Amino acid sequence: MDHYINGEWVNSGTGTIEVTNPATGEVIDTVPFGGKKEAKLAVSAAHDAFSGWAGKTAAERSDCLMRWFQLIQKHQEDIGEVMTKEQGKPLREAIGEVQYANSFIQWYAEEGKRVYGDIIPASASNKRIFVQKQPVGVIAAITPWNFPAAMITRKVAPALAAGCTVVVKPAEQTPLTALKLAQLADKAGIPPGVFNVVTGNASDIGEAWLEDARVRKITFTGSTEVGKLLMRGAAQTVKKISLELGGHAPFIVMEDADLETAVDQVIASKFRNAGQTCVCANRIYVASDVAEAFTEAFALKVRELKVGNGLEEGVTIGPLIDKAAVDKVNGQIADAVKKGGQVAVGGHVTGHFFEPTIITGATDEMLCMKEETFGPLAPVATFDTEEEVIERANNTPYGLAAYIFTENIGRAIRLSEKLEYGIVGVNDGMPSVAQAPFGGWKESGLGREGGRYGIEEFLEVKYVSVAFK
Ligand SMILES: NC(=O)C1=CN([C@@H]2O[C@H](COP(=O)(O)OP(=O)(O)OC[C@H]3O[C@@H](n4cnc5c(N)ncnc54)[C@H](OP(=O)(O)O)[C@@H]3O)[C@@H](O)[C@H]2O)C=CC1
Ligand SMILES: O=C(O)CCCC(=O)O
Repeated sequence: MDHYINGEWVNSGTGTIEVTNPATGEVIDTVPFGGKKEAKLAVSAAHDAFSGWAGKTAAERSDCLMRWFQLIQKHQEDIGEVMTKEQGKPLREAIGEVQYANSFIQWYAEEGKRVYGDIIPASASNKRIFVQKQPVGVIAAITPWNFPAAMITRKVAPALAAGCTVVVKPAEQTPLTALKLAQLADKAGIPPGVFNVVTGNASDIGEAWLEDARVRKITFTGSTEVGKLLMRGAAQTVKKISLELGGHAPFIVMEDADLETAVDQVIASKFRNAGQTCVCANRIYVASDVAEAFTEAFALKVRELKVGNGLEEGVTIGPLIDKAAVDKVNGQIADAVKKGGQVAVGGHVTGHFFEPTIITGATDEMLCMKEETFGPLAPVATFDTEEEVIERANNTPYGLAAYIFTENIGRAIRLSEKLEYGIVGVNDGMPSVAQAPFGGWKESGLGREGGRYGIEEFLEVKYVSVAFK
């Protein structure tokens, strides 16, 4: 497949990237290895298309988004299959992601109609102050491989609804899902230049966009390291920036928790996408009194998970994305064992297929309790008091998602207010939805995606002070 720029499929012959299936190692397709030239071409297209798109009514933009939504809904199974082949997640989960991704398009098709301003009482009787919101301009979106569709639509849908135009660079491992979305955007009648996709050399494309003053905002999901680099680069032309970076979610089970719910939810949170999710439970803290009962029930359910090629029926955990991901999980297990942890379940790997693994006797000195794992490893530690667990949960540079399981409402409110995280799930391991403001505190990021907060990221505020006679 080729770049999608200005409503056309473009390939300037600069080499190719092979897209491989992480389950089989087979090359499934190629995409162009674009660089600065293609990146700039896409910005020119988005810049030229901006005034026409921003000048449409919100209802007209909504109609385009709704046509895109309907086409994605119709093709959800084909897109899901492409996603499973390039990313590895089980087909049912991949189709679920397409639906989740599409929910952002549907939600923002509506929300774009509610970009309201204000009238502020003036300081003189012959003056009026009107506040209005206008689209930021050309947006550059750089997205990761773990959610090849949702991380695009969560950025592109609010941007387009607000009247911005967008250039996207998907991850090199998962460009096909992005290009499939572009095909459908084209079919939906989203005008040329409004939505563009460029594949290729990440640092060259990133640099081209960072130094281009026509790009008014960078929105990124990925590693904290690259997020910091983009933040520094955005300073050159003082661009706006939104960052969704790493997480290290604590999953806290109090002694009064409903253990069955806690076990079901930790499975859903920890092993979704084989643990390659920034909101995944990364470290599990269980009250000492219920640790044995929790761990036994958890281990029983983990043994039922089926690892394999995501296209096979009944598979619940696909392969990890690449060898580096496998090595990272292996390294964390070795470190945990060296520091006294026990492998209660799993621990083996074949190729990219990593067995879901539980480590008991985890301590805060272990790497898995300090660093994002991005794999199916669940370390279980114990604690004795509320104060202790909150202190341990907050003792990290990350602040994306945290989870608390308790049947005591007062405790739930108290603890959720003390957690230094942008998202807290109370008895809920899967809190992400289109209408909620997803985002992190501390080094987990800047800005919010989703809900009415998410569209504000793509709007400039202007006030007009009118004096009259
Ligand atoms: N918050 C999250 O959801 C995610 C977190 N991560 C974390 O990051 C770790 C590493 O994953 P990885 O895929 O390497 O994440 P990266 O941050 O490297 O990749 C995310 C996106 O950024 C692009 N990118 C990489 N380098 C640059 C650059 N210099 N300028 C502009 N864009 C760039 C990538 O392009 P390309 O693919 O072409 O290199 C990709 O599109 C994971 O193990 C996990 O811990 C990873 C993905 C998502
Ligand atoms: O950044 C990620 O890992 C994707 C978040 C998935 C979600 O929206 O829950």
